[in-house]
Amino acid sequence: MGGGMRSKALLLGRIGYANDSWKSLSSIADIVETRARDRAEFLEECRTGRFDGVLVIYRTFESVDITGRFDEEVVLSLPTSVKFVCHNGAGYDQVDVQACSKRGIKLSNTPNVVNDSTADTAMFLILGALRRLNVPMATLRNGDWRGHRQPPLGHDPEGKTLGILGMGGIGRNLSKKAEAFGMRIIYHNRCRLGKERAGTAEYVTFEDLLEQSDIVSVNLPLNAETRHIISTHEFGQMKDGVVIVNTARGAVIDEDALVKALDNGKVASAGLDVYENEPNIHPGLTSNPHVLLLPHMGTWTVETQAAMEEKTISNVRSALETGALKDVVAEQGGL
Ligand SMILES: O=CC(=O)O
Repeated sequence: MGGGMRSKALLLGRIGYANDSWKSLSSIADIVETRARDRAEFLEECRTGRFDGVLVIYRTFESVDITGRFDEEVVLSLPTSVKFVCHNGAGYDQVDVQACSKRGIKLSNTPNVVNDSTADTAMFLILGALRRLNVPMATLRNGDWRGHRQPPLGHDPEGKTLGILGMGGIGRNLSKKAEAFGMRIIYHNRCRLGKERAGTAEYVTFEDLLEQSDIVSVNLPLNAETRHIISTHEFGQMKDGVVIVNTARGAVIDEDALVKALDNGKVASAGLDVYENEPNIHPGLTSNPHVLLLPHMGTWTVETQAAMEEKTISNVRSALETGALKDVVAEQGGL
């Protein structure tokens, strides 16, 4: 932009599916890629001026393995030309939004396109944890068919109360799916939704959700307000034998407290896709046969990965062409 200079876009991470869309950006901007293998090298690369003139950054969830958290130190190391960061992911807890805002950098994420695959994963974990399928799946693979004792009997979703904590796009998608399984849906959200968006799901207070749910599904973003929102005190308010499902971010739940609640039987079973210290998992979870565990697979489908990349690229394109993002995060005034 300006003075006939071409804009630059920096790619942090890899494009796996939307390669044509990414390449088409080269008609409106020069693409720069990082050569850094770790955070120190990335910060050094910033200092050398290699990224000077970069207007917009495309970053992947996995790029955290190179740069570390996109925190204040990283943000302050960027050249002042950077005005936009387009994060490929719905959850953007890896990025310090406040640090971005202070520097006048706008951040986008990928809402909505993740809803189906993430809600499907939650449904899979709800059914699997209710039916306690992890136990017979393990005995069968150990060459022991149903084990030396009968596997534990599971429960039907029909008639059970599902408490959805966080009624954004994923929560609402899950609500519709769970309804088809005959579940009663209650939800808690910062703001109560209108009838049109809530459907048959009933709004309840946080305390009522904890007290009434047979299954609690966590569908909240991770931020300072939601970190450890479920801990020892909250487990204490839940029904005996409650099932916990988390497809959001591990640290929304206090993982130590969850392990204790599983060990003392308060929580009958859990279905987890996310953990507090990924890729490390609390040994109290991996050793517990009543816990169904996935390694952060919520959006891991061809369709969703492609859609997330396309959405991120469309934000990069919008930044380059119009000087504004389409999917600005909530903290910066997005929806
Ligand atoms: O975890 C996946 C995402 O935030 O999109």
